[in-house]
Amino acid sequence: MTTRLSALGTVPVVSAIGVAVVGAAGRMGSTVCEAVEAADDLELVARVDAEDDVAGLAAVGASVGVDFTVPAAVEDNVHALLDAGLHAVVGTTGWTEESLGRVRDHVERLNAERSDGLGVVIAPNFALSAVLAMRFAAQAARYFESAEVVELHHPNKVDAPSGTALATARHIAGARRDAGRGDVPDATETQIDGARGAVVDGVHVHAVRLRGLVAHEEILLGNPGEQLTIRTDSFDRVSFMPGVLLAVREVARRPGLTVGLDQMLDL
Ligand SMILES: NC(=O)C1=CN([C@@H]2O[C@H](COP(=O)(O)OP(=O)(O)OC[C@H]3O[C@@H](n4cnc5c(N)ncnc54)[C@H](O)[C@@H]3O)[C@@H](O)[C@H]2O)C=CC1
Ligand SMILES: O=C(O)C1=N[C@H](C(=O)O)C[C@H](O)C1
Repeated sequence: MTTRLSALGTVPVVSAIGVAVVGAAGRMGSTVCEAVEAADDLELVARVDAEDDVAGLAAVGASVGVDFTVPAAVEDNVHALLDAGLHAVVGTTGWTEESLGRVRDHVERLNAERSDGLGVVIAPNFALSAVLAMRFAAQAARYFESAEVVELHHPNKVDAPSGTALATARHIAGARRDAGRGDVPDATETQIDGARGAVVDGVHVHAVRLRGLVAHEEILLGNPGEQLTIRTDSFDRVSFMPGVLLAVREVARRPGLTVGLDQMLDL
């Protein structure tokens, strides 16, 4: 923080957080650039895309790197952002327990030698409706015999199932395990591979790709004679922006690795 003199005396001037967007030419990256430019307390200092180097980002005033790229590139990008001395906010999908573990180790190793710790926030979904849907699904899962997840996205999405659906299924599976629930009932013998979707920790996950969609998910929970449907719809990528900006503003206050926007909300 710097200070300046004014007619009222010395007042603190909070300098804007310098943000570099990695994947800036993409659907999400370009939306993040617009959101950062519209925020008074943030400054967009770099737009980075494939083939650009992140090593010099601190020198141009970046303290936070935001990554919306591709699953094949994201882990390397995060390690490179950390090596460049930046906090990282990451929405790109494709994470495994192993790749998360490598990032956790890396940031903790760097922080052991720094007075101000670096933070990494990785969230499969920054939209409030999706974060709440995941939370409600985990809360409800223990009470239902059956649970399935259907994710529906635009046909340009490169990965399936979505990172959100994977996280949702894992939360549901964890809640079922904690409640001592066994396998979901399913007597079906499939005639064609894939007919029952992918199975994630025992939970069936189905992926729809349809022109006109953005990002949607339905969680179906069934009992004899009743069904609970939890649905989240992102009709526009602006839905992700409040969550992304919250993480950009908070990441420096959270040294180490944070997984999930729910960790940053008072839910
Ligand atoms: N966490 C969340 O809330 C959300 C996550 N996503 C995820 O974000 C990712 C990006 O999605 P979209 O923007 O729709 O994809 P996109 O394909 O429109 O954009 C990806 C961008 O990354 C660039 N890129 C590729 N490799 C790169 C590299 N090594 N370094 C820098 N840039 C590179 C591409 O040139 C492109 O401009 C996906 O994994 C998607 O699932 C998408 C929406 C919301
Ligand atoms: O690719 C997308 O569009 C989205 N990706 C994320 C995911 O895979 O969960 C988040 C959201 O569903 C949009």
